[in-house]
Amino acid sequence: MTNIAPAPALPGWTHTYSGKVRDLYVPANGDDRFLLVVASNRVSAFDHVLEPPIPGKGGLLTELSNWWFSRIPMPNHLATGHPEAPAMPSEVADRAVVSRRLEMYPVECVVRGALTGSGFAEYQRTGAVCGIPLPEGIEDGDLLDEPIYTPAYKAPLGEHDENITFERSAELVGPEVAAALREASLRIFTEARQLAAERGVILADTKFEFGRDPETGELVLADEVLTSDSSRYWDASLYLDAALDRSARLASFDKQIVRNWLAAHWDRTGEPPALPAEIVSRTYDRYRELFVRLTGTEPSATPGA
Ligand SMILES: C[C@H](c1ccccc1)n1cc(-c2ncnc(N)c2C#N)cn1
Repeated sequence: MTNIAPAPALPGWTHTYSGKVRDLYVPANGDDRFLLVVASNRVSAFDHVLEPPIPGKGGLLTELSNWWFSRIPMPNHLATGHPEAPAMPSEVADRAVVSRRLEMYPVECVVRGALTGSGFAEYQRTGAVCGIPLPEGIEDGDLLDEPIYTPAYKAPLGEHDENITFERSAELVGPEVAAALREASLRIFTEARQLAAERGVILADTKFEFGRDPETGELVLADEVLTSDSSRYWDASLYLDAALDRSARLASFDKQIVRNWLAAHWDRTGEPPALPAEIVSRTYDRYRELFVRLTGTEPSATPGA
């Protein structure tokens, strides 16, 4: 994988881990009740972190996740307003959240309202996804009659997650928590999909992460929610236009521009080529278009920020 630029040093915080596109910090004073999750402007595709970063991406996705958190009626990990939460470093204030540190469940709570990606691949192999049998004849990108909960085991950091059955998730976290994760994931997805549909956007699938609050024991929604990094969003009018080919119909509001350009300019060997400036700006525009369609407002952070 491309060498990731080192996460910035932030006063009062100690960098502890970097994912492909986000960086995790803990309080420098050893307080283990909080975390700082910083969204970089990095973009990844085909398991590579690409160059250059997309200016404004981290801030826009952080704002979109926070917009969704404020509309989801369940406890979340944001420490906004917590009297003892460490200060937000000004250097990353527009693209980071101070969160309550949770005991994270090792389950990626994936909900699919359409079948594509790894779910469609598993369906093609077995006729089912995560042990859920599906009707014959489903094609890539088809909407399902009902959303399905298709959990994955959160592999050790940096490895691929593995689709599991609900029963396996119950072995991992216990039957009560497994049922609560499924119920919460399906409920949030159903409500979010409806809101998106009213704005002409299809929420095809998404991934939630939950944890347990060590002080209260309550189930808490964590990580990022319903961003175009954790979800697939399609334009409903394009999707329903039968005259278009599949890739145009499933034009997602995220990295499809990047994926299409890489598919045409990289043979998948060695490091991927740097993205041209036009691809960078068009990719930001797609992230911004989704943000405006869903929220009805312009993102606060601007690419030049
Ligand atoms: C996947 C994500 C991650 C973030 C940034 C960089 C790489 C991965 N992550 C989130 C936690 C986490 N752990 C405890 N409490 C929390 N409230 C959270 C959250 N959110 C651990 N990892």
